[in-house]
Amino acid sequence: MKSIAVLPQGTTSHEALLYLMKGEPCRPVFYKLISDVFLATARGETDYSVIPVENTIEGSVSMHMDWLIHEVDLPMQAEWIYPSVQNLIANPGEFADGKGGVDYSGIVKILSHPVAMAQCGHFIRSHAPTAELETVGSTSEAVEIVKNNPGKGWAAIGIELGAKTFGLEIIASKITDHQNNFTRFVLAGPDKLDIPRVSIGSKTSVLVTLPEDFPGALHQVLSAFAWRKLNLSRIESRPTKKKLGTYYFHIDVLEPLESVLLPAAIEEIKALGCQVRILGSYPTYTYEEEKAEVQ
Ligand SMILES: O=C(O)C(=O)C[C@]1(C(=O)O)C=C[C@@H](O)C=C1
Repeated sequence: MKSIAVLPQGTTSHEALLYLMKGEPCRPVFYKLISDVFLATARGETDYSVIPVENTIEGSVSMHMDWLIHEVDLPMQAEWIYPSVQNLIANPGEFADGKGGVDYSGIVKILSHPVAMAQCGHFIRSHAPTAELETVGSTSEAVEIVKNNPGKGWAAIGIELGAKTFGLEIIASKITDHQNNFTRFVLAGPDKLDIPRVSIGSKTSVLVTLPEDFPGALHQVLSAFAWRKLNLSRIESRPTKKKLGTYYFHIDVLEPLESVLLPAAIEEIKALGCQVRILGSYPTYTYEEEKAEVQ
């Protein structure tokens, strides 16, 4: 059975993994921090890692993509999106106003993952503007800390599965600023994995480093894709971290690497003097409304 490193039980990452695998047996191995999730597979402790790479409202994209580029060599094997529905979670009854409602003025501190916290900015400003905000490694870590500190006026932002995992209460549900809040996840690891879902297409993620002092280099790189009618879904520049002002271009092409035209485009880009690294060529999956089965 394949082992998959993921953030702790009750996180969005955990629920997203359960959704992707659709009840197919796999062994989730929980790690407290996303850096430990990456390292687990890089060190061979697990077969795959679940990495959140982009969010509709507040992307964790840069830091996590930088890890895939600079810190570990783990090919991307699948990509899928999953909704992030955040709630305000507390110890049962702690903020009850005695009339069946919630007394938000009693909230002294709100804990969550920084991305989840940022997704709920409007709610926090309007309901608990004076609360101290503390960021932790994941939404479920926030829920666990709140559980262990009853009576102090602390609340967590997390998903329903997080509240259930620790037996806490949702005191305000669906508090994200925008209801269409999705996170894009990547499964990274050395080998391909059979996924029990129907993919909606394929992507190849390519990292291109331009030669220095070559006017129009980016234009020529993009032309190599354009005249072959290769569809791009992302182009993003990231610092090489080697020299100030030098960048990689992270380009996602909506085509598998084994297609006829993509290898030719890559050869053309190399012939321009660019360095090309393939971060992965993988199936992509969309979200279909259904609840992940919790194992
Ligand atoms: O803390 C969690 O629940 C996570 O799965 C992490 C994470 C992220 O890193 O972006 C994933 C999705 C949520 O939107 C918020 C946080």
